[in-house]
Amino acid sequence: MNLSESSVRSSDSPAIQTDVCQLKIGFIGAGNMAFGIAQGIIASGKIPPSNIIISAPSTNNLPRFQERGVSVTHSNEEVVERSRLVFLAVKPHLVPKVLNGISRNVTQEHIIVSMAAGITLETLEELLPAGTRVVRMMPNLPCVLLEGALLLASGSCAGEEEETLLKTLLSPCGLVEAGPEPWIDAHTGLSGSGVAFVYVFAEALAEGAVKMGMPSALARRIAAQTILGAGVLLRDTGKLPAELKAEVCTPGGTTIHGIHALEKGGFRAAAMGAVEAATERARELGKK
Ligand SMILES: NC(=O)C1=CN([C@@H]2O[C@H](COP(=O)(O)OP(=O)(O)OC[C@H]3O[C@@H](n4cnc5c(N)ncnc54)[C@H](O)[C@@H]3O)[C@@H](O)[C@H]2O)C=CC1
Ligand SMILES: O=C(O)[C@@H]1CCC=N1
Repeated sequence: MNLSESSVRSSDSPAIQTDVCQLKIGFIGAGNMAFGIAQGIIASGKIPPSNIIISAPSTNNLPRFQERGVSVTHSNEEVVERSRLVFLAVKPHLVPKVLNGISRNVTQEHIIVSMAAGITLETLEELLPAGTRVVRMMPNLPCVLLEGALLLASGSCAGEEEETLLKTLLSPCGLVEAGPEPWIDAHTGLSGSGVAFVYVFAEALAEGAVKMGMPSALARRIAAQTILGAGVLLRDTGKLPAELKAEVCTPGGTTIHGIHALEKGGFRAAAMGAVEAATERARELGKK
C-alpha cells in the first residue's frame, strides 16, 4: 500500500485503512472551518463526499454540507463510529465536553485532528484513550476559498505518516506545513488571527482613500485587490518583502513618504505586537 493511491501506516499503529479514497472522514462541528476543510478534501477528488459525515447540535449549518453530498447527523458518537479520520471543529471551550462524549467510541484505528485554538496535544491525549493518534492543526479562514495556510503538529502516537496523509488530503485547502507543537500557537497569531489583522489594514487603507475623497465602495474594492495582488506577488516570486517594497519605492517618490508615515505610527511594532498578543492568548487558552 502506498499513499499516492493509498494507505499509510504508523510504525506501531494500525494501517490507516485500505485506500485513501475509501477513508471515512468525520467532522464534529459544522462551522466555517469545518466547511473550508471539507471543501478542500472534496476538491482533492480523492474522497467521495458520501464518505464524509458531519455533526452539529442544530441544523442551521448543515444544509451547505448536505448540498455537497456530505452526510449529516446530530450525534458526535455516530461521526466517530462511521469515520476513521475525525476533525474536531468546535470552539476551544467545548473540546473537553465533546471529547468526554466520544472518548469511549475512539479506538487506535482513529486519527483525531483538532483545530481548536490553544488546546494542546497533551490535553487532547489526556481526554482520549491511551494510544490515540492525535494531530493538532491550525487552519485559517481563507481555507473556505481553498487559499488557506495550515500548520500540523503530531501527538505522541502520531507522526510523519499521519502528517503525510493529512497533507495529501488537505493540500487543496492551500499551503499545508508541519512543525513542532509550539509553532502552532505562533501560526495561530500569524495566520489564524493574522487574516483579521489584514482586514484591519484593508479597512484602514480604504478609509485613507475615503479621507482623500474616493467613494468608499470603490476604495474597499481597490484595497482588496491591492492586498490580493501584493500577496500573490510575494508568494509566487519568492522575493523577500523588503525586495518587493524596494521595487515600489521610487527615490523621493510617493511610497517612501507613505512608508515614513507608517513607521512614525509604529505600524511595524503594532503588527508584530498583534501576532505576539494572539500567540500569547492561544497559549493561555491551552493552560488547564
Ligand atoms: N474561525 C477561524 O478563523 C478559525 C477557527 N479556528 C478554530 O476552529 C474551530 C471552529 O471554529 P469556527 O468554525 O470558526 O466555529 P463556528 O462557531 O463557526 O463552528 C462551530 C460549530 O460547532 C458546532 N457545535 C457546537 N457545540 C457542539 C457540540 N457539542 N458538538 C458538535 N458540534 C458542536 C456549532 O453548531 C458550529 O457548527 C475553533 O476551535 C477555532 O479555534 C482555527 C483557525 C481559524
Ligand atoms: O480568534 C480565534 O480564537 C480563532 C483562532 C484563530 C482564528 N480565530
